[in-house]
Amino acid sequence: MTSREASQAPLEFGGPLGVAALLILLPATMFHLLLAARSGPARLLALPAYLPGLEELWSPWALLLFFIWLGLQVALYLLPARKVAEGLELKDKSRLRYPINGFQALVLTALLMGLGVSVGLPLGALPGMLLPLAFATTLTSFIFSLLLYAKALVAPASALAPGGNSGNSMYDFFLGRELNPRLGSFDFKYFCELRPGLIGWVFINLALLMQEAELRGSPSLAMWLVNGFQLLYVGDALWYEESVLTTMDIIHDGFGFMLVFGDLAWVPFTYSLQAQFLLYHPQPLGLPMALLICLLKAIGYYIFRGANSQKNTFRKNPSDPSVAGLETIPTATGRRLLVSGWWGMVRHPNYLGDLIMALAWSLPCGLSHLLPYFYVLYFTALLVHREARDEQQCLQKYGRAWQEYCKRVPYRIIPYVY
Ligand SMILES: NC(=O)C1=CN([C@@H]2O[C@H](COP(=O)(O)OP(=O)(O)OC[C@H]3O[C@@H](n4cnc5c(N)ncnc54)[C@H](OP(=O)(O)O)[C@@H]3O)[C@@H](O)[C@H]2O)C=CC1
Ligand SMILES: CC(C)=CCC[C@@H](C)[C@H]1CC=C2C3=C(CC[C@@]21C)[C@@]1(C)CC[C@H](O)C(C)(C)[C@@H]1CC3
Repeated sequence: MTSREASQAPLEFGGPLGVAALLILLPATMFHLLLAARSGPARLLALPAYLPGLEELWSPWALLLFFIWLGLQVALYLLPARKVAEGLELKDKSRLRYPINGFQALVLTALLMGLGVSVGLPLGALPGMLLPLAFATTLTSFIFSLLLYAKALVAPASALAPGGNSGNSMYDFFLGRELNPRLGSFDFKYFCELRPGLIGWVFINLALLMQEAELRGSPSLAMWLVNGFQLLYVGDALWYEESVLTTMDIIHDGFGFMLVFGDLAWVPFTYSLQAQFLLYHPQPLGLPMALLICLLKAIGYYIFRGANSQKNTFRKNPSDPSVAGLETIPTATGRRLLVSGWWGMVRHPNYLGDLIMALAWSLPCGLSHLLPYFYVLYFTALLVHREARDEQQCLQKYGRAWQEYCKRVPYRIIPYVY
């Protein structure tokens, strides 16, 4: 295939029609959730009581704030890193290098915010700006994805992603044509996946907590739990930043609207839904229930971290003492597949842990509304779909060895259920 020929990869997400629908549905869902969280009935499955006018959505100050935030995160990304990691081997046999300083960026952002708040930065005013901020971010995501699409037109064939080069412009715009678009050594996809949106999510949550304290005298136990759980998730992602280099997003998916919008807009504005809901709909939560929810979160995290670390250690160094004793299946590629330990329990133990944690994030919001459970529902759908995409890719990569693995480990995500 030359760089200008369309790839033969099967179309995903329902092809051009499916992605056309998603281009509208994803931003529409995000705005629906933002509006529903602040509305009295807070209904997930009802049309919004009103549609906001352009004057409520568009604010040059929100755009400016978003760019200041992006600028800060770019500056922190460019600071000297404690380590520079190499990614997996690319089609042209080269490996890209990535700075590992995400956790440092989180800590420095927290210090700067703390300093800002101590000199009067009104962080508690952020919840009132979520709508125009989400609008500015969505607009930027569309423009940025167009620029990435244009950049990919002059990229060499070896730089293109397997999936986003169908020849249909809308489909390729959505999936992303180039695998690792870079400006010099600045990697757009790696930066966006872990920095502005993920760190932004934590500070939106914190702003909601501060606003609740202002309104009600102190933050509620439910708000503390949601903030603590999600901070742990983001802190973990940045502490183990290197392991993102082996995720499907980095090694397989191009950088197009799906990931640009997902990273910059969807993550901060929809993943903070529980905290948004709690600000407008305070929920009573007793200590025994809070402890049970913490236990659920701890179980989820134990599985998620255990499974991800086991696979990452095994991929980096199969003779590491912590994984050397595990049973494996050899494959024709020379790589082996784990069939005992976490990866012998189900084929995607990390998804199981992630889903349990998702439930623990929503339970502090009580059972009176479906809205705060949106994340659990969306995430189940995303992981089931992702699991099917990954299995397809593994079958292609490993052939009979993967079939053997599926026979030995028959359940995908939940033991004896699915
Ligand atoms: N919060 C969120 O919104 C989201 C979170 N996530 C989380 O991100 C994390 C990464 O997910 P994702 O990138 O989808 O996939 P995984 O980290 O599960 O990686 C899948 C890859 O692991 C390797 N693998 C699979 N089975 C085995 C085995 N038995 N032994 C050794 N290697 C194996 C294969 O790659 P190879 O053999 O080439 O190494 C496979 O392609 C997960 O924890 C997931 O829950 C994901 C999406 C969204
Ligand atoms: C609906 C929509 C716009 C879909 C795009 C999906 C993205 C939101 C997600 C795809 C994979 C992701 C990952 C994380 C966040 C969500 C997205 C970008 C992640 C960074 C969250 C933290 C985890 O620890 C992680 C590093 C494993 C994870 C990687 C995948």
